Amino acid sequence: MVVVGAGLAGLTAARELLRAGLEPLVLEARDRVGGRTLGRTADDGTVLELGGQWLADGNERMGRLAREAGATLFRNHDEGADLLEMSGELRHQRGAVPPLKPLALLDVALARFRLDRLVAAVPVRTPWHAPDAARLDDTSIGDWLDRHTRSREGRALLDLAFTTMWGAEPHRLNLLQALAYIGSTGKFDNLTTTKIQDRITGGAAGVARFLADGLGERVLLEAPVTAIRLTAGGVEAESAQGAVRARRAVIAVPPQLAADIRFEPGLPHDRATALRSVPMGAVTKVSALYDRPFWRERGLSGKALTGRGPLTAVFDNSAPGDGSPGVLVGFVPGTRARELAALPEDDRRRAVLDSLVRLFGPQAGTPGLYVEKDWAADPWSRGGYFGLPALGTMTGAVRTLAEPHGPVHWAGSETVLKDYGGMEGAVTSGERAAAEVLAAIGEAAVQPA
Ligand SMILES: Cc1cc2nc3c(=O)[nH]c(=O)nc-3n(C[C@H](O)[C@H](O)[C@H](O)COP(=O)(O)OP(=O)(O)OC[C@H]3O[C@@H](n4cnc5c(N)ncnc54)[C@H](O)[C@@H]3O)c2cc1C
Repeated sequence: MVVVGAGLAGLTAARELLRAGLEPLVLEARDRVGGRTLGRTADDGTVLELGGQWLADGNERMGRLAREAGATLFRNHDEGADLLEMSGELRHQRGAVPPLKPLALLDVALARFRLDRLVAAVPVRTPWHAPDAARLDDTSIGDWLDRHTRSREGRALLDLAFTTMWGAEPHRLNLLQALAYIGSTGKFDNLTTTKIQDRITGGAAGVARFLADGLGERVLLEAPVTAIRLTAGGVEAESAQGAVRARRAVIAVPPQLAADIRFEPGLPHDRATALRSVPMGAVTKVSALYDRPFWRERGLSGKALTGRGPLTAVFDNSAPGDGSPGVLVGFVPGTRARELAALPEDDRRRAVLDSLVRLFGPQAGTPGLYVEKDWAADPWSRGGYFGLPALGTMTGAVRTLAEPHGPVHWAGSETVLKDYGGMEGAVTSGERAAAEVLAAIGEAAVQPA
């Protein structure tokens, strides 16, 4: 069996195949495993998370894997006041109610209520069965907000929230996808609470390394797959390290990257269209390391949302316990990420640290270590956090993303709807693809010769 991609999805699929007594070989383009999970270890041993990090309430598969890997889960730090920088003011938020002007507050509350009502009518795993699915699919979140918000400030806050959580501006976001995504966590408010609940000691990439260790030499690095040929005996995968023949293949790379793999014969029209219909969002994730979480001393949680940019959201990402050393993690999503990327390195750093200083004071301007990761510039992800189905594609081609194509199976966090685009979804997809392979092989075995 050949598995393309050593992210959580591919590694999980390979592990399941190995457990079932098969011999998987994972071909990975990069010189490391983990894909969109990535940590950078500072000199003092602190792991700075640069990719996927939070587990949501109910992400049991990832929780189990993390524990198997010897890690533990800990709650995200959120004691103290949150900050909201809006309309040129820095406001403090204690509790769940955002510090907005009354009209804006009402606007946001109504929009959330209406969204949750729509969410309740969308089946998470089969959103195309929702009443009015085609219309929702053709509508962007931006269009919906245009119709359902009245106040400038309320709209600005919702724009910020969507852009930060999806990695693209609302006019690019498919409403049907967004409703299923919100439904996966229960309701809109959970996106900023139970969706970002737990972290993994040592960093999420440790889980990928643990899975890869269990596979040993069955993971081949620096082996980008350029072609998949369907042969009489199954498949042939061509990579920079030569051709590999196998009975079946699991492609566990984001759709946008899978679209660049040459299929011989070519993929059916729908499938090829599906792969091209899910371009990645854009995000730059930054981490700043300080000797201690000084913002906590001022009663701040470290959580902030800012409309001024380039950062839109910041969180306390310190280690558990007293939080020393202190870490602030920030996100620059969508167009802001592209604009930031156009600047020279020093200017990028200054722009981000200026945001942190505005929010948390001068101490934030001199971190001991500052790191940034522009996911859109990474050729083996081409963006983040996940793929964003284009308008009108969820009820059409994108529906078929997880369907096998002969001996080729598909995994990756974009091939599931429950926990779409997240680490849990990646693991679920790997398990599903492995189960499909096993079922197909079992069927083949009982067929008459
Ligand atoms: C900044 C950021 C923050 C995030 N935060 C969270 C979070 O807090 N919680 C959460 O649950 N999720 C989060 N995510 C999303 C989560 O990280 C991903 O959904 C998940 O890791 C995807 O796993 P995957 O295996 O499906 O894909 P990937 O991790 O993308 O793995 C695909 C692998 O395939 C390889 N590859 C690509 N093309 C080829 C090729 N042609 N040949 C061979 N190999 C190839 C890639 O190098 C990669 O290793 C975040 C993502 C980003 C970028």
